[in-house]
Amino acid sequence: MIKVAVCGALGRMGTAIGRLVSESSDLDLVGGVDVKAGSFYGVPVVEAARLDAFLEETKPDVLIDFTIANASVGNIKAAAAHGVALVVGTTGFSPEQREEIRLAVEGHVPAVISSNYSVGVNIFWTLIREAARRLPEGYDIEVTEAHHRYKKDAPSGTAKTILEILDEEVGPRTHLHGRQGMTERGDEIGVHVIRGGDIVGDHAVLFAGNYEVLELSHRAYDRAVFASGAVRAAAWVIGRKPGVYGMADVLNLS
Ligand SMILES: NC(=O)C1=CN([C@@H]2O[C@H](COP(=O)(O)OP(=O)(O)OC[C@H]3O[C@@H](n4cnc5c(N)ncnc54)[C@H](O)[C@@H]3O)[C@@H](O)[C@H]2O)C=CC1
Ligand SMILES: O=C(O)C1=N[C@H](C(=O)O)C[C@H](O)C1
Repeated sequence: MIKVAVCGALGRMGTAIGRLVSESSDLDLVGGVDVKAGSFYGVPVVEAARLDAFLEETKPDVLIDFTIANASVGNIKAAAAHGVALVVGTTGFSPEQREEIRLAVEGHVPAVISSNYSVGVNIFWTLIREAARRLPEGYDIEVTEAHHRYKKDAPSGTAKTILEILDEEVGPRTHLHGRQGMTERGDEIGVHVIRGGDIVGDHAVLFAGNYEVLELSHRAYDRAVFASGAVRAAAWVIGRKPGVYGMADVLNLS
């Protein structure tokens, strides 16, 4: 049995992941960590300040982290120091935090880190790369994302990954976040963020040329798509060489 612990256990994603792990016959949910102590799916949730002692006591094989960027960096460092493999879904990291994470992980533990664990989005990213690579010059590009009212980071991690892919294929170009007033289009990529209600996660990329528009989009209807991908990654990451992996590695897409 693979021993799994969840950081952010009482959050939207932590709850969805905890349920899947507790229902799995191959995985053993050993506990959770959150800002306040509690319980989920019959196991204790300890408060964040007790993370080190929790890892020492429960000795998980893998820690799944869906928290918030400022907390996640410390959680990743703690797991790496205890030799615990990682699955990280938290988004909103600064470039400096990403580097801190890389240094904490490389040479120490295997870690799957992805801004989106859904199978559909991982295929969507490959389609965006393909379209950006094949379309001739002259197509204007706009990226749109929409999420629920409680999402803290913007643009979404998935949208940032889309921008990285576009920069690799057609750029780098300026990323222009919204437009207002007298604007003249240049070769920037427009980025548009919508927040409202309980939208689970929508992303779209528009390639607009003369007399035609190519639009690629993905819509998540339930957090189960992210949770099942994260749980799949948790089973996959055990026994891998130390280093940073993506969901494309888990899905064998690269
Ligand atoms: N990669 C992916 O596929 C997905 C990523 N996400 C990302 O996951 C993160 C969490 O999203 P939600 O679950 O919707 O947020 P949420 O706000 O519902 O849950 C986050 C939880 O983390 C807890 N937390 C904060 N600091 C902590 C610490 N130091 N230690 C342990 N727990 C701590 C909070 O109390 C909260 O319960 C966000 O960054 C979001 O963008 C969300 C969905 C899918
Ligand atoms: O916060 C969310 O909800 C989501 N966050 C991820 C992101 O920032 O891309 C993935 C998904 O879109 C849901």
